[in-house]
Amino acid sequence: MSLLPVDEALRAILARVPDVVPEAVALNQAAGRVLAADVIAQHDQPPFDASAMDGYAMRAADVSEGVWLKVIGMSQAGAGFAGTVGPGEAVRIFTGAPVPAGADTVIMQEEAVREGDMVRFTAPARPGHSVRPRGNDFATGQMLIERGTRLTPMQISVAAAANYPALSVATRPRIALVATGDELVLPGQALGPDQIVASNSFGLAAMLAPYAAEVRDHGIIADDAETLRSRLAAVFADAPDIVVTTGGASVGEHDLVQDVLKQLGVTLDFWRINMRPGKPLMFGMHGKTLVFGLPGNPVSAMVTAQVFIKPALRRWQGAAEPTPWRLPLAGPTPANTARRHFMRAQLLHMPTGPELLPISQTDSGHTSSLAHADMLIVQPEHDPGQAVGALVDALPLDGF
Ligand SMILES: Nc1nc2c(c(=O)[nH]1)N[C@H]1C(S)=C(S)[C@@H](COP(=O)(O)OP(=O)(O)OC[C@H]3O[C@@H](n4cnc5c(N)ncnc54)[C@H](O)[C@@H]3O)O[C@H]1N2
Ligand code: MOO
Repeated sequence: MSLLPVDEALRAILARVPDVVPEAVALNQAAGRVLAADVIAQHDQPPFDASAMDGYAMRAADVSEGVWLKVIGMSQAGAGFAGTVGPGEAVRIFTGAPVPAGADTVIMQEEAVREGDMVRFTAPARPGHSVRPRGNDFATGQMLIERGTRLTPMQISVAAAANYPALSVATRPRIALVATGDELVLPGQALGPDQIVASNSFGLAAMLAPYAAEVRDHGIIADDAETLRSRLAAVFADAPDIVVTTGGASVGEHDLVQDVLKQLGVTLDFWRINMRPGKPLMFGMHGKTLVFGLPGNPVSAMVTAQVFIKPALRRWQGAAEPTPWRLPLAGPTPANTARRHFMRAQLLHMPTGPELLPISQTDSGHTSSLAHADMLIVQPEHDPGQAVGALVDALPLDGF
Protein backbone atom coordinates (compact mmCIF):
# COMPACT_ATOMS: atom_id res chain seq x y z
CA MET A 1 0.00 0.00 0.00
CA SER A 2 1.58 3.28 -1.03
CA LEU A 3 1.20 6.19 1.34
CA LEU A 4 1.43 9.79 0.11
CA PRO A 5 4.20 11.87 1.76
CA VAL A 6 2.84 14.58 4.07
CA ASP A 7 4.41 17.43 2.09
CA GLU A 8 2.90 16.23 -1.18
CA ALA A 9 -0.53 15.92 0.41
CA LEU A 10 -0.25 19.43 1.79
CA ARG A 11 0.82 20.81 -1.59
CA ALA A 12 -2.13 19.11 -3.28
CA ILE A 13 -4.55 20.59 -0.75
CA LEU A 14 -3.11 24.10 -0.95
CA ALA A 15 -3.35 23.97 -4.76
CA ARG A 16 -7.14 23.56 -4.36
CA VAL A 17 -7.58 26.63 -2.17
CA PRO A 18 -9.21 29.50 -4.09
CA ASP A 19 -7.73 33.00 -4.38
CA VAL A 20 -8.37 35.46 -1.56
CA VAL A 21 -11.71 37.28 -1.84
CA PRO A 22 -11.62 40.63 -0.02
CA GLU A 23 -14.47 42.18 1.95
CA ALA A 24 -14.69 45.40 3.97
CA VAL A 25 -15.36 45.12 7.69
CA ALA A 26 -15.73 47.85 10.31
CA LEU A 27 -12.71 48.23 12.59
CA ASN A 28 -14.59 46.82 15.57
CA GLN A 29 -15.14 43.59 13.60
CA ALA A 30 -11.60 43.32 12.27
CA ALA A 31 -9.61 41.76 15.15
CA GLY A 32 -8.48 38.26 14.20
CA ARG A 33 -9.21 38.84 10.51
CA VAL A 34 -6.47 38.71 7.87
CA LEU A 35 -5.75 41.91 5.92
CA ALA A 36 -6.44 41.68 2.19
CA ALA A 37 -4.87 45.10 1.45
CA ASP A 38 -1.96 46.96 3.02
CA VAL A 39 -2.75 49.62 5.63
CA ILE A 40 -0.95 52.74 4.42
CA ALA A 41 -0.82 56.02 6.33
CA GLN A 42 -3.22 58.59 4.90
CA HIS A 43 -1.82 61.49 6.88
CA ASP A 44 1.16 62.53 8.98
CA GLN A 45 1.02 61.49 12.64
CA PRO A 46 1.09 63.63 14.62
CA PRO A 47 -0.41 65.95 12.01
CA PHE A 48 1.46 68.89 13.61
CA ASP A 49 4.41 69.35 16.00
CA ALA A 50 2.79 68.30 19.28
CA SER A 51 3.70 68.72 22.92
CA ALA A 52 4.54 65.53 24.83
CA MET A 53 4.02 67.22 28.23
CA ASP A 54 1.84 69.62 30.18
CA GLY A 55 4.04 72.72 30.59
CA TYR A 56 5.29 75.68 28.58
CA ALA A 57 6.45 76.13 24.98
CA MET A 58 9.19 78.64 24.17
CA ARG A 59 12.39 79.17 22.22
CA ALA A 60 15.09 77.09 23.92
CA ALA A 61 17.60 79.90 23.38
CA ASP A 62 15.54 82.20 25.65
CA VAL A 63 15.73 79.93 28.70
CA SER A 64 18.36 80.45 31.35
CA GLU A 65 18.35 80.32 35.14
CA GLY A 66 16.47 83.19 36.76
CA VAL A 67 15.19 84.61 33.46
CA TRP A 68 11.43 85.29 33.33
CA LEU A 69 9.42 84.79 30.13
CA LYS A 70 6.03 86.36 29.49
CA VAL A 71 3.13 83.89 29.05
CA ILE A 72 1.21 85.22 26.04
CA GLY A 73 -1.42 82.52 25.56
CA MET A 74 -2.43 78.92 25.73
CA SER A 75 -2.35 75.88 23.43
CA GLN A 76 -4.69 73.03 24.26
CA ALA A 77 -5.28 69.73 22.48
CA GLY A 78 -7.89 70.57 19.86
CA ALA A 79 -7.40 74.36 20.23
CA GLY A 80 -3.91 75.55 19.41
CA PHE A 81 -2.41 79.03 19.98
CA ALA A 82 -2.96 81.11 16.84
CA GLY A 83 -0.08 83.56 17.31
CA THR A 84 3.69 83.27 17.19
CA VAL A 85 6.01 82.93 20.18
CA GLY A 86 8.60 85.71 20.04
CA PRO A 87 11.80 86.30 22.03
CA GLY A 88 11.20 86.37 25.78
CA GLU A 89 7.78 84.79 25.40
CA ALA A 90 6.20 81.46 26.32
CA VAL A 91 2.84 79.75 25.82
CA ARG A 92 1.07 77.55 28.34
CA ILE A 93 0.72 74.18 26.63
CA PHE A 94 -0.86 70.79 27.33
CA THR A 95 -0.02 67.25 26.24
CA GLY A 96 -1.00 66.61 22.62
CA ALA A 97 -1.52 70.31 21.84
CA PRO A 98 0.13 71.93 18.80
CA VAL A 99 3.48 73.58 19.55
CA PRO A 100 2.93 77.20 18.45
CA ALA A 101 4.85 78.88 15.66
CA GLY A 102 8.10 80.34 16.91
CA ALA A 103 8.49 77.87 19.80
CA ASP A 104 10.89 74.94 19.47
CA THR A 105 10.89 73.36 22.93
CA VAL A 106 8.54 72.36 25.75
CA ILE A 107 9.46 72.28 29.45
CA MET A 108 7.14 70.39 31.77
CA GLN A 109 5.31 72.35 34.44
CA GLU A 110 7.13 70.59 37.30
CA GLU A 111 10.27 72.47 36.14
CA ALA A 112 8.51 75.85 35.92
CA VAL A 113 7.78 78.60 38.46
CA ARG A 114 4.74 80.65 37.51
CA GLU A 115 3.94 84.10 38.92
CA GLY A 116 1.04 85.95 37.31
CA ASP A 117 1.69 85.99 33.57
CA MET A 118 5.42 85.37 34.00
CA VAL A 119 7.24 82.04 34.11
CA ARG A 120 10.83 80.97 34.78
CA PHE A 121 12.40 77.51 34.63
CA THR A 122 14.43 75.49 37.10
CA ALA A 123 15.89 73.20 34.42
CA PRO A 124 17.82 74.02 31.27
CA ALA A 125 16.00 73.88 27.92
CA ARG A 126 17.16 71.25 25.45
CA PRO A 127 16.08 72.30 21.94
CA GLY A 128 13.26 70.13 20.61
CA HIS A 129 12.74 68.48 23.99
CA SER A 130 9.20 67.22 24.75
CA VAL A 131 8.13 68.03 21.18
CA ARG A 132 6.84 65.27 18.94
CA PRO A 133 7.61 66.51 15.43
CA ARG A 134 4.94 66.26 12.73
CA GLY A 135 5.12 62.81 11.05
CA ASN A 136 7.38 61.46 13.79
CA ASP A 137 5.02 58.53 14.43
CA PHE A 138 4.18 57.88 10.76
CA ALA A 139 4.22 59.85 7.54
CA THR A 140 1.69 59.99 4.69
CA GLY A 141 2.20 57.00 2.39
CA GLN A 142 4.11 54.95 4.95
CA MET A 143 3.42 51.18 5.03
CA LEU A 144 1.94 50.42 8.45
CA ILE A 145 0.53 46.87 8.30
CA GLU A 146 1.06 44.47 5.43
CA ARG A 147 -1.54 42.42 3.58
CA GLY A 148 -1.66 38.87 4.94
CA THR A 149 -1.31 40.01 8.55
CA ARG A 150 -3.78 38.55 11.05
CA LEU A 151 -4.91 41.62 12.94
CA THR A 152 -4.05 41.86 16.61
CA PRO A 153 -5.54 44.45 18.99
CA MET A 154 -2.29 46.41 18.65
CA GLN A 155 -2.70 46.58 14.88
CA ILE A 156 -6.38 47.56 15.13
CA SER A 157 -5.23 50.51 17.19
CA VAL A 158 -2.66 51.44 14.51
CA ALA A 159 -5.27 51.17 11.73
CA ALA A 160 -7.64 53.42 13.67
CA ALA A 161 -4.86 55.99 14.23
CA ALA A 162 -4.23 55.87 10.48
CA ASN A 163 -7.84 57.01 9.99
CA TYR A 164 -9.28 53.76 8.61
CA PRO A 165 -12.94 53.33 9.67
CA ALA A 166 -13.02 49.92 7.94
CA LEU A 167 -10.45 47.45 6.63
CA SER A 168 -10.23 45.18 3.63
CA VAL A 169 -9.92 41.65 4.97
CA ALA A 170 -10.11 38.17 3.46
CA THR A 171 -13.48 36.45 3.46
CA ARG A 172 -13.50 33.22 5.42
CA PRO A 173 -14.97 29.89 4.36
CA ARG A 174 -18.18 28.32 5.60
CA ILE A 175 -17.28 24.95 7.07
CA ALA A 176 -19.60 21.95 7.54
CA LEU A 177 -18.74 19.21 10.05
CA VAL A 178 -20.12 15.70 9.95
CA ALA A 179 -19.41 12.85 12.35
CA THR A 180 -20.05 9.31 11.16
CA GLY A 181 -20.45 6.16 13.20
CA ASP A 182 -23.25 3.91 14.53
CA GLU A 183 -21.62 3.89 17.93
CA LEU A 184 -21.64 7.64 18.50
CA VAL A 185 -23.85 9.59 20.90
CA LEU A 186 -23.69 13.26 21.76
CA PRO A 187 -22.05 14.39 25.02
CA GLY A 188 -24.56 14.43 27.86
CA GLN A 189 -26.40 11.23 26.90
CA ALA A 190 -26.37 8.06 28.96
CA LEU A 191 -24.05 5.61 27.23
CA GLY A 192 -25.79 2.44 26.02
CA PRO A 193 -23.96 -0.82 25.34
CA ASP A 194 -21.11 -0.43 22.83
CA GLN A 195 -21.63 3.30 22.53
CA ILE A 196 -18.93 6.00 22.39
CA VAL A 197 -19.30 9.71 23.07
CA ALA A 198 -18.76 11.77 19.91
CA SER A 199 -16.01 14.28 20.62
CA ASN A 200 -14.40 15.04 17.26
CA SER A 201 -16.81 17.65 15.95
CA PHE A 202 -16.57 19.66 19.16
CA GLY A 203 -12.78 19.80 19.13
CA LEU A 204 -12.73 20.54 15.41
CA ALA A 205 -15.35 23.29 15.65
CA ALA A 206 -13.31 24.99 18.37
CA MET A 207 -10.11 24.64 16.34
CA LEU A 208 -11.55 25.87 13.05
CA ALA A 209 -13.96 28.60 14.20
CA PRO A 210 -11.31 31.37 14.33
CA TYR A 211 -10.67 30.79 10.60
CA ALA A 212 -14.26 30.42 9.45
CA ALA A 213 -17.26 32.61 8.67
CA GLU A 214 -19.33 29.75 10.07
CA VAL A 215 -18.76 26.24 11.35
CA ARG A 216 -21.99 24.28 11.06
CA ASP A 217 -22.13 20.98 12.91
CA HIS A 218 -24.39 18.61 11.00
CA GLY A 219 -24.33 16.09 13.82
CA ILE A 220 -23.85 12.33 13.66
CA ILE A 221 -24.68 10.12 10.69
CA ALA A 222 -25.02 6.36 11.12
CA ASP A 223 -22.84 3.92 9.14
CA ASP A 224 -25.56 3.08 6.65
CA ALA A 225 -24.95 3.80 2.97
CA GLU A 226 -28.42 5.15 2.23
CA THR A 227 -28.53 7.38 5.32
CA LEU A 228 -25.00 8.63 4.66
CA ARG A 229 -25.91 9.40 1.05
CA SER A 230 -29.02 11.40 1.82
CA ARG A 231 -27.57 13.24 4.81
CA LEU A 232 -24.29 14.11 3.03
CA ALA A 233 -26.28 15.20 -0.07
CA ALA A 234 -28.12 17.65 2.21
CA VAL A 235 -24.79 18.92 3.56
CA PHE A 236 -23.51 19.60 0.02
CA ALA A 237 -26.85 21.19 -0.95
CA ASP A 238 -26.12 23.85 1.66
CA ALA A 239 -23.07 24.77 -0.51
CA PRO A 240 -20.42 25.03 2.21
CA ASP A 241 -16.89 25.96 1.11
CA ILE A 242 -15.37 23.10 3.07
CA VAL A 243 -16.84 19.80 4.29
CA VAL A 244 -15.05 17.88 7.04
CA THR A 245 -16.17 14.35 7.86
CA THR A 246 -14.73 12.20 10.62
CA GLY A 247 -14.79 8.43 10.85
CA GLY A 248 -15.33 5.70 8.31
CA ALA A 249 -12.11 6.62 6.53
CA SER A 250 -10.36 3.30 6.91
CA VAL A 251 -10.75 -0.06 5.21
CA GLY A 252 -13.42 -1.87 7.28
CA GLU A 253 -16.77 -2.94 5.81
CA HIS A 254 -18.43 -0.14 7.73
CA ASP A 255 -16.04 2.50 6.44
CA LEU A 256 -18.42 3.75 3.79
CA VAL A 257 -17.62 7.43 3.68
CA GLN A 258 -15.28 7.33 0.67
CA ASP A 259 -17.70 5.34 -1.50
CA VAL A 260 -20.63 7.56 -0.63
CA LEU A 261 -18.63 10.73 -1.23
CA LYS A 262 -17.68 9.42 -4.68
CA GLN A 263 -21.31 8.54 -5.44
CA LEU A 264 -22.22 12.11 -4.55
CA GLY A 265 -19.73 13.44 -7.10
CA VAL A 266 -16.61 13.99 -4.99
CA THR A 267 -13.41 13.52 -6.99
CA LEU A 268 -10.78 12.16 -4.66
CA ASP A 269 -7.31 13.79 -4.87
CA PHE A 270 -5.75 11.32 -2.47
CA TRP A 271 -6.34 8.84 0.33
CA ARG A 272 -3.83 7.63 2.92
CA ILE A 273 -0.85 9.63 4.06
CA ASN A 274 2.56 8.56 5.29
CA MET A 275 1.96 9.89 8.79
CA ARG A 276 0.90 8.85 12.26
CA PRO A 277 -1.60 9.42 13.56
CA GLY A 278 -3.88 10.18 10.63
CA LYS A 279 -2.91 7.67 7.94
CA PRO A 280 -6.42 7.17 6.44
CA LEU A 281 -6.99 10.89 5.65
CA MET A 282 -8.75 11.47 2.35
CA PHE A 283 -9.15 14.68 0.40
CA GLY A 284 -11.11 15.63 -2.66
CA MET A 285 -13.36 18.19 -4.32
CA HIS A 286 -17.13 18.43 -4.76
CA GLY A 287 -17.46 21.17 -7.35
CA LYS A 288 -15.72 24.09 -5.64
CA THR A 289 -16.10 22.55 -2.17
CA LEU A 290 -12.99 21.13 -0.48
CA VAL A 291 -13.76 17.81 1.19
CA PHE A 292 -11.62 16.47 4.02
CA GLY A 293 -12.37 12.93 5.21
CA LEU A 294 -10.61 12.69 8.58
CA PRO A 295 -10.03 9.44 10.45
CA GLY A 296 -12.42 8.77 13.32
CA ASN A 297 -9.82 8.25 16.02
CA PRO A 298 -9.97 11.45 18.08
CA VAL A 299 -6.24 12.16 18.07
CA SER A 300 -6.00 11.42 14.34
CA ALA A 301 -8.87 13.80 13.62
CA MET A 302 -7.35 16.67 15.61
CA VAL A 303 -3.83 16.06 14.27
CA THR A 304 -4.89 15.90 10.61
CA ALA A 305 -6.93 19.07 11.05
CA GLN A 306 -3.89 20.79 12.57
CA VAL A 307 -1.52 19.56 9.86
CA PHE A 308 -3.73 19.99 6.78
CA ILE A 309 -6.89 22.02 7.41
CA LYS A 310 -5.32 24.90 9.33
CA PRO A 311 -2.73 25.59 6.57
CA ALA A 312 -5.55 25.49 3.99
CA LEU A 313 -7.51 28.02 6.04
CA ARG A 314 -4.49 30.30 6.39
CA ARG A 315 -3.95 30.11 2.62
CA TRP A 316 -7.68 30.81 2.11
CA GLN A 317 -7.14 34.16 3.81
CA GLY A 318 -3.73 34.91 2.33
CA ALA A 319 -1.88 34.49 5.64
CA ALA A 320 1.69 33.24 5.42
CA GLU A 321 2.48 29.78 6.76
CA PRO A 322 4.35 30.11 10.05
CA THR A 323 7.65 28.27 10.30
CA PRO A 324 7.61 25.50 12.92
CA TRP A 325 9.03 26.35 16.32
CA ARG A 326 12.43 24.88 17.12
CA LEU A 327 12.75 23.93 20.76
CA PRO A 328 14.96 21.73 22.94
CA LEU A 329 13.60 18.44 24.24
CA ALA A 330 12.96 18.02 27.98
CA GLY A 331 12.72 14.25 27.47
CA PRO A 332 14.03 11.84 24.82
CA THR A 333 12.02 10.76 21.77
CA PRO A 334 12.04 7.09 20.69
CA ALA A 335 13.02 5.97 17.19
CA ASN A 336 10.34 6.67 14.61
CA THR A 337 8.91 4.36 11.95
CA ALA A 338 8.81 5.08 8.22
CA ARG A 339 5.77 7.37 8.80
CA ARG A 340 6.19 11.01 9.80
CA HIS A 341 5.12 11.23 13.42
CA PHE A 342 3.23 14.15 14.89
CA MET A 343 3.97 13.56 18.54
CA ARG A 344 1.99 15.20 21.31
CA ALA A 345 4.18 17.32 23.60
CA GLN A 346 3.86 19.62 26.54
CA LEU A 347 5.47 23.06 26.48
CA LEU A 348 7.42 23.61 29.70
CA HIS A 349 8.41 27.07 30.87
CA MET A 350 11.82 26.40 32.42
CA PRO A 351 13.99 29.07 34.08
CA THR A 352 16.38 28.67 31.13
CA GLY A 353 13.61 29.03 28.54
CA PRO A 354 10.90 26.92 26.88
CA GLU A 355 11.36 23.16 26.44
CA LEU A 356 9.23 20.40 24.96
CA LEU A 357 8.31 17.34 26.98
CA PRO A 358 7.23 14.51 24.64
CA ILE A 359 4.04 12.73 25.70
CA SER A 360 4.84 9.03 25.55
CA GLN A 361 1.27 8.05 24.67
CA THR A 362 1.06 7.51 20.90
CA ASP A 363 -2.29 5.67 20.63
CA SER A 364 -4.52 7.63 18.24
CA GLY A 365 -7.54 6.73 20.35
CA HIS A 366 -6.02 8.11 23.56
CA THR A 367 -7.98 11.32 24.00
CA SER A 368 -6.99 12.33 27.52
CA SER A 369 -3.37 12.87 26.49
CA LEU A 370 -4.62 15.76 24.34
CA ALA A 371 -5.49 17.63 27.53
CA HIS A 372 -1.77 18.32 28.11
CA ALA A 373 -0.72 18.66 24.48
CA ASP A 374 0.45 22.18 23.66
CA MET A 375 2.42 21.27 20.56
CA LEU A 376 3.07 18.50 18.06
CA ILE A 377 6.69 17.51 17.63
CA VAL A 378 7.32 16.80 13.94
CA GLN A 379 9.38 13.64 14.04
CA PRO A 380 10.84 12.93 10.57
CA GLU A 381 10.38 9.61 8.82
CA HIS A 382 12.96 7.05 10.13
CA ASP A 383 14.18 9.48 12.81
CA PRO A 384 16.54 7.47 15.08
CA GLY A 385 15.18 9.19 18.20
CA GLN A 386 16.57 12.25 19.93
CA ALA A 387 18.20 12.85 23.32
CA VAL A 388 17.28 15.46 25.94
CA GLY A 389 18.37 18.89 24.77
CA ALA A 390 18.18 18.11 21.03
CA LEU A 391 16.41 20.76 19.00
CA VAL A 392 13.22 19.57 17.31
CA ASP A 393 10.56 21.15 15.07
CA ALA A 394 7.13 21.55 16.61
CA LEU A 395 3.74 22.95 15.61
CA PRO A 396 1.84 24.98 18.21
CA LEU A 397 -1.69 23.65 18.69
CA ASP A 398 -2.96 27.01 19.90
CA GLY A 399 -2.85 30.23 17.96
CA PHE A 400 -3.39 30.98 14.27
N1 LIG B 1 -7.28 -3.15 8.83
C1 LIG B 1 -7.02 -1.87 9.07
N2 LIG B 1 -7.63 -1.28 10.08
C2 LIG B 1 -7.37 0.01 10.36
C3 LIG B 1 -6.43 0.71 9.59
C4 LIG B 1 -5.82 0.07 8.52
O1 LIG B 1 -4.99 0.62 7.78
N3 LIG B 1 -6.15 -1.23 8.28
N4 LIG B 1 -6.14 1.99 9.92
C5 LIG B 1 -6.31 2.34 11.31
C6 LIG B 1 -6.13 3.73 11.51
S1 LIG B 1 -4.53 4.27 11.35
C7 LIG B 1 -7.11 4.56 11.89
S2 LIG B 1 -6.76 6.19 12.23
C8 LIG B 1 -8.48 4.12 12.02
C9 LIG B 1 -9.41 5.11 11.32
O2 LIG B 1 -10.60 4.56 11.16
P1 LIG B 1 -11.89 5.27 10.62
O3 LIG B 1 -11.59 6.61 10.07
O4 LIG B 1 -12.58 4.33 9.73
O5 LIG B 1 -12.67 5.56 11.94
P2 LIG B 1 -13.77 4.71 12.67
O6 LIG B 1 -13.50 3.28 12.45
O7 LIG B 1 -15.06 5.24 12.28
O8 LIG B 1 -13.43 5.11 14.14
C10 LIG B 1 -12.21 4.87 14.74
C11 LIG B 1 -12.33 5.07 16.24
O9 LIG B 1 -12.67 6.42 16.51
C12 LIG B 1 -13.90 6.51 17.21
N5 LIG B 1 -14.65 7.68 16.71
C13 LIG B 1 -15.16 7.80 15.49
N6 LIG B 1 -15.78 8.99 15.35
C14 LIG B 1 -15.67 9.60 16.52
C15 LIG B 1 -16.11 10.85 17.03
N7 LIG B 1 -16.79 11.71 16.26
N8 LIG B 1 -15.79 11.20 18.28
C16 LIG B 1 -15.11 10.33 19.07
N9 LIG B 1 -14.65 9.13 18.65
C17 LIG B 1 -14.94 8.76 17.40
C18 LIG B 1 -14.61 5.25 16.92
O10 LIG B 1 -15.55 4.93 17.87
C19 LIG B 1 -13.45 4.28 16.85
O11 LIG B 1 -13.09 3.89 18.17
O12 LIG B 1 -8.66 2.85 11.48
C20 LIG B 1 -7.64 1.91 11.88
N10 LIG B 1 -8.01 0.62 11.40
O1 MOO C 1 -3.14 6.69 11.48
MO1 MOO C 1 -4.29 6.13 12.67
O2 MOO C 1 -4.60 7.80 12.76
O3 MOO C 1 -2.82 6.10 13.71
O4 MOO C 1 -4.71 5.66 14.24
